[in-house]
Amino acid sequence: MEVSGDQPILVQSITQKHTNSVVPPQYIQPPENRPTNPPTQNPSNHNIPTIDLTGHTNPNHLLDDITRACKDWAAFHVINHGVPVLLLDEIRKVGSSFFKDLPMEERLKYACDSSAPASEGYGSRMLVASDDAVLDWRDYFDHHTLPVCRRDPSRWPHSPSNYREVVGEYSDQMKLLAQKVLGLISTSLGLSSSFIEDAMGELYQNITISYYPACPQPELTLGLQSHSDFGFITLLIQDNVAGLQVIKDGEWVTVDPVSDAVLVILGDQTEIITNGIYKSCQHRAITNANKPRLSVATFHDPAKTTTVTPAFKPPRYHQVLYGDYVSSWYTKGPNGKRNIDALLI
Ligand SMILES: O=C(O)CCC(=O)C(=O)O
Ligand SMILES: [Fe+2]
Repeated sequence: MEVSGDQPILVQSITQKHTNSVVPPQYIQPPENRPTNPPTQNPSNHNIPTIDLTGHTNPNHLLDDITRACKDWAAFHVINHGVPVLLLDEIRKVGSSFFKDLPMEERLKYACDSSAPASEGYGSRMLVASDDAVLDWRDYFDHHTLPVCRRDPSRWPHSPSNYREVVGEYSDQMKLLAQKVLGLISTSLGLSSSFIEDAMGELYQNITISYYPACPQPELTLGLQSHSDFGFITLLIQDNVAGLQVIKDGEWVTVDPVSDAVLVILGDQTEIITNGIYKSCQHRAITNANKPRLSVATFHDPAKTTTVTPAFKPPRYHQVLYGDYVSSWYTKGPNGKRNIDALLI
């Protein structure tokens, strides 16, 4: 297909207007970044761990499982997490309705400011650092949810009618789960259970609903390029279409969707504060030719004025002012884990 004049800004604007069998050139990844590992090829021992948060009679066994999952995978599913499973379904449902049921002109009323990084609203280029960068085959809606002074539901979709209520409730529930998981991660390292939460200070939370339209050339594209998340932890749910991959022992492994589970993804600030005992998770999303895919990622970050410092000596990372870390991340683009690697001593 020809893309001339105005570049398409949203992937949905390409897929809804055209029924072409090729993707525009800006979305074609260089050969070394193209997906090579179709979802069906996961060896059976390559399943991301699932941790039952209520299923251990001995609390030390839970901490051992957390330690192993953080060290081996930097990501793990939690079940019996305390978040009502109906709420997981509801946020998937309202998110899907925004992307699938609303006409484009309605969706565009919520367009984010594409010149400002991580601005709230409907957009497509969150991780794109420069005009000549390869584009992700993804559209998203980003919500600023915490602290509550950042929360302005009037800027969130008004349709379906329960959208704003569901996102508000989801935000509160994810905060509780993030605190629970950060407590377990702290304790698993011999720190006080509130150590990471105290170091994080006031919690900044964003919820990004990502929508990956079916792609005519999945072998050439990525839904989301390889990156690690820059905050402390991300809590992610997906629909029943596989697409998320994490790096495990140098290979991309697909995370099979588990509808009632929440996936915990360790971010760069957790790598810094744990002095690299736990690394952040390198991940990406691939596309497929048949079905659109939806995920909901909830990010938990410190204030931009917070300095994050390794909790153990000797430090293996430079301490960092979080605001500087985020600005440099958006300026350079993710390119895998290069931003955190730059802090290594
Ligand atoms: O869609 C996914 O599964 C991944 C989303 C993600 O990694 C992100 O938004 O940072
Ligand atoms: Fe991510």
